[in-house]
Amino acid sequence: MLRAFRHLGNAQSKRFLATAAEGFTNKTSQLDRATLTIKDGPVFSGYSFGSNKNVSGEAVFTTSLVGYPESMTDPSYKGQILCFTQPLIGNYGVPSSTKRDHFNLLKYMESPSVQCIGIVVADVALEYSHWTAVESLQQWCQRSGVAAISGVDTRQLVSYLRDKGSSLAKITIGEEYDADEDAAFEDPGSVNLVHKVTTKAPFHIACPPEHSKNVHIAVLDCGAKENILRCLVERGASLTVFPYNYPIHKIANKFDGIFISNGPGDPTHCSSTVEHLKQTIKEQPELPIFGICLGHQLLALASGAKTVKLKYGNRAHNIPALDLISGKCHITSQNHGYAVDASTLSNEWEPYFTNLNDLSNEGMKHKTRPIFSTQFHPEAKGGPLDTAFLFDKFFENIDVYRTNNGLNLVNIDNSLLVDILPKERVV
Ligand SMILES: NC(=O)CC[C@H](N)C(=O)O
Repeated sequence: MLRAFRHLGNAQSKRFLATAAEGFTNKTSQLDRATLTIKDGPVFSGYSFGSNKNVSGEAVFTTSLVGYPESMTDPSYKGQILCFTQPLIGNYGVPSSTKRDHFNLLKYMESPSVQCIGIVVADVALEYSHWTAVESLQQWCQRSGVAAISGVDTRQLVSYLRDKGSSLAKITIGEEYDADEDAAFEDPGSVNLVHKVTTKAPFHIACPPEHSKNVHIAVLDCGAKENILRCLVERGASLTVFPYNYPIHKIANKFDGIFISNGPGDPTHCSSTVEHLKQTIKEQPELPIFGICLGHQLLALASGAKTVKLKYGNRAHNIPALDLISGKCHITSQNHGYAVDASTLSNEWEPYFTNLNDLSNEGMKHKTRPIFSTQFHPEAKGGPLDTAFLFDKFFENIDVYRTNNGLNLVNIDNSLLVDILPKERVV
């Protein structure tokens, strides 16, 4: 028996071992051994199919059936060990990480590199088949420095995480790992992860003339997914993407709208963004603002509300969210561990959507101004597009703003921004 399991006393823990050992009849048995250790919790034996490196982070799970390339490159997963409950992962391989579309945005990935530090699967497909695939999940993890363990009873793991909550964990590679030897578990929640994934300098994404509605949106990049940028550009906007802590209130009046992106970690780490948003809301009463996920949480903090950490979060592509305005239920894509406490919203704001699984808040809107935000991901990637209409709503708000103000923001003088417009994303 591996030393990693010597301290497991109860019958349930022994079952993890049995499942891991019995399930392997294919090529995975040729892989190195690996161990997933949950802090103060169970230890799972499996096989390494990723980078030969030990990692530590927060173990979370997603119940999405597809979309592992998109999830793994979503910057909101920075520092996390992501467990897939879909039992077979890797069967359609991995598409190009560099191919770009006609907007010059990454065609298949949500950022240029893998963002989670490790993945956990029940069964990895080492063989793959898909017309977009250029490599296997194994090859991708290995060249990206991502730890990956297969052969874990993910039902047991997720039962544990649902019961005890998201937990710190380690993936260690090698035959004889003693889980007690190295007691340190890194807690990604204790650092400002947004600082690691935001662009280091502003950059511009020009909307191609055939799409352009001459709308110019400022994006606060807390770790923006590529498809969020695409959803804005394909509707006719050029974007200037700013670091998350850029004093956006100082130039907000030069834009048709402000967008606040998704991003990793605890929203309370981004206090400078919250302050800047507070100022923007105070100084630009008519300016349209839209936030997604972390963007929603930051907007809520700026409005005076509070956020809370959920026990194990919501990570899935089929979560029902009730639209409190229309009464419709939308199926939504989600990836978050924190949520806005709707009971702390001030009088000027109202909840917009409610999660019908756990009744947590899924969005808010200002009662009289063109400002709203959602906890779920209307841009999907992966997931359903039921709520993509919210991007249209943002553009409708922008139309009204431009009409009411009689402003020709169309021909914004870019020379004003010239000192803040390097050409490329700098991360
Ligand atoms: N996808 C996101 O933007 C996640 C937001 C935040 N980091 C959370 O976990 O709640």
